[in-house]
Amino acid sequence: MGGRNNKRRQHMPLPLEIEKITGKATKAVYDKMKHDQVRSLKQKTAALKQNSAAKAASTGTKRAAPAQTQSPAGQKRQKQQPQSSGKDAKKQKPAVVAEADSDEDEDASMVVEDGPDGGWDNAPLESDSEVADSDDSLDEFDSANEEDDEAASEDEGEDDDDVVTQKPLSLLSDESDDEEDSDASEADSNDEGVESYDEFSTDGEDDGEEPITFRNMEKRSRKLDAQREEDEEMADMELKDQDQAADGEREAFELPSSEQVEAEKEAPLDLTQVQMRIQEIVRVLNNFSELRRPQHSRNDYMDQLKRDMCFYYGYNEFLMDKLLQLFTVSEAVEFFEANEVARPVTIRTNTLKTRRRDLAQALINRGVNLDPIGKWTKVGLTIFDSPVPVGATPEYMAGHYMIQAASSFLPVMALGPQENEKVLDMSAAPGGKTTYCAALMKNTGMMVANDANKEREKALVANIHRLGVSNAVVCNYDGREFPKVMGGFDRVLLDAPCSGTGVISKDASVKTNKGPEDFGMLTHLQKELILSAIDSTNADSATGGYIVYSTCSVTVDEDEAVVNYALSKRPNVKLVETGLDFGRPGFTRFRGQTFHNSLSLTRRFYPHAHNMDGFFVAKFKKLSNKIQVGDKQIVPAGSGAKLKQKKKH
Ligand SMILES: C[S@@+](CC[C@H](N)C(=O)[O-])C[C@H]1O[C@@H](n2cnc3c(N)ncnc32)[C@H](O)[C@@H]1O
Repeated sequence: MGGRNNKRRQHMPLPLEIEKITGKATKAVYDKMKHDQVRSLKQKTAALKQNSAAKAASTGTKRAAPAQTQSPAGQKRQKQQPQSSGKDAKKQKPAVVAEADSDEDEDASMVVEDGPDGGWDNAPLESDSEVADSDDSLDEFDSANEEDDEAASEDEGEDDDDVVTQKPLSLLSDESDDEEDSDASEADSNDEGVESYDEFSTDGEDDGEEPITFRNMEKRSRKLDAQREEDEEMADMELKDQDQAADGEREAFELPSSEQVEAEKEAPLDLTQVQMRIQEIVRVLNNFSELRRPQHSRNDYMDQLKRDMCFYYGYNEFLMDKLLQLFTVSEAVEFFEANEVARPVTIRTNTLKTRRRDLAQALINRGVNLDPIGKWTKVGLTIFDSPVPVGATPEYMAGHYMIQAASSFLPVMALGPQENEKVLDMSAAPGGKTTYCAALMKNTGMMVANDANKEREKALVANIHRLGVSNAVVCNYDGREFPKVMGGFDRVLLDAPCSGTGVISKDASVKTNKGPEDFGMLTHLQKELILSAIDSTNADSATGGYIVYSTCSVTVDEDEAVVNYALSKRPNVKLVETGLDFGRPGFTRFRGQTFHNSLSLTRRFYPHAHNMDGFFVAKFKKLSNKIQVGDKQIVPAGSGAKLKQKKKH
């Protein structure tokens, strides 16, 4: 049920918000997926109607507990796979990547075991060579997705002839890799000899229109958009009607009695019943005044919802509580559902060695099915499927790319390291962000890559070598000691050790492996590290003076609360825009806590909303190397100012 099994799962259909940040090719494919999604929604509603009577009767029915070997989340996951076939199915299939775990490493959650120092370092870690060797996942995938495979192999048959000449939609026609808006016009000048793009030509065949070419793509895309909007409107109306009709027909939903709750502890309901009850409770909570039973408070419904979600999705109560607080109940369900589905496999072009379009062409020549991640990055590619493990291609071995989660690009983009700067990555292993920084710095200046965990540093060093980074110094300190070791950095990245609640789809153990004490220790460490990062930065840097704090966790304790703490302890920094033009603003208020207003400048990313791992990014500007404490000015160790003072003496 951990990250490895996720390799088999299909991609989640994208919510509309994501379409804004994905390329056109991807969008058209997802149009179809959206269509499927609406259809499946309708089916679900119909099923709900059919089952409502049976369900009401069965709420108290005792059923055997699900077998231990197949967890509720695991069973449910199989049911949740989007249904589609043919070329769409091919696009949706997760890439066959033996190295998906190396991606996991990159932002892996740190398991608490040995206390504050060694505690966060136990996430599974594979060296490059292990990654390259493990190429058996293709078989694994084949047996798991027979239907899709048939469709895919048909497609592959069709594609075989084209493999070398087939162009990625918005890459090869795009000289500068920048404006996808210009795709159509550029394509016009580049499409000689390109008959059609296979992914789209089926549409043409299906509806009797001519196949899609680079020339007519824009027009066809607009037509699809209009059709999709119309379909969605109709589906929405139908759903509303069905809901209303169902509400009228349905017996009012009854919460189980306390006796039934006790009985269910011994003999839990089956998963379908629990899922139905979750849907019912969400429906009641969303229309509370009309659908509630007068004897029950909102808390009664919430308590049952938590119990059911813990059981159904496999979380401990502590974490379920924390995560539920972040969302409305409907959105919480979306979040938990998204955690059951693998994120798309993404890679980052190593611009020290190649360009994205060259890399894309090389991989396409190997039969890899890919697209740009979205407009927001010029170096990222999404891999839909691949006949070879993406961690074992010659291009991978030669360091032309890093397998890296899309979310993990974001803190580096926010940090914006410049050529000839002195940059610190305080928690760097296994090096996804360090190597990205080095690429942006074009191997100039100095990139200090630190991590407290020696084992993880092996992968850091291996990646630095593979990607041809030559400006890096690797060191092995506890980040909290860092300003005393070396300071005066132009920019510092603290990609902090965290609980990993943003990467549950990669590491399901996060659902149960932490309690209140672990969170207490973790947030304490994060607070100490963030002060260290600030103190290691030189406010007088001619080009920088910036600190980025990021986590792959979505809990407010590890994100806004840590940043707010830093603002209170270090009045010599302020939050600034991250420069990331998507993501949700950080909380300024949360369950009775009030944070500094500028916390709205921080950015939150969610699996269900952005189709990437859950992530948090905050960017500080250091204004002064001195801190005013009462009527005294203090210069914390590590800033450039202190070094200068020493030199003068
Ligand atoms: C989220 S991971 C970093 C991922 C990395 N930035 C990347 O992009 O590949 C957090 C890292 O913090 C390290 N760490 C834990 N405690 C630390 C400490 N006290 N000082 C420095 N690093 C620490 C862990 O070993 C782990 O590698």
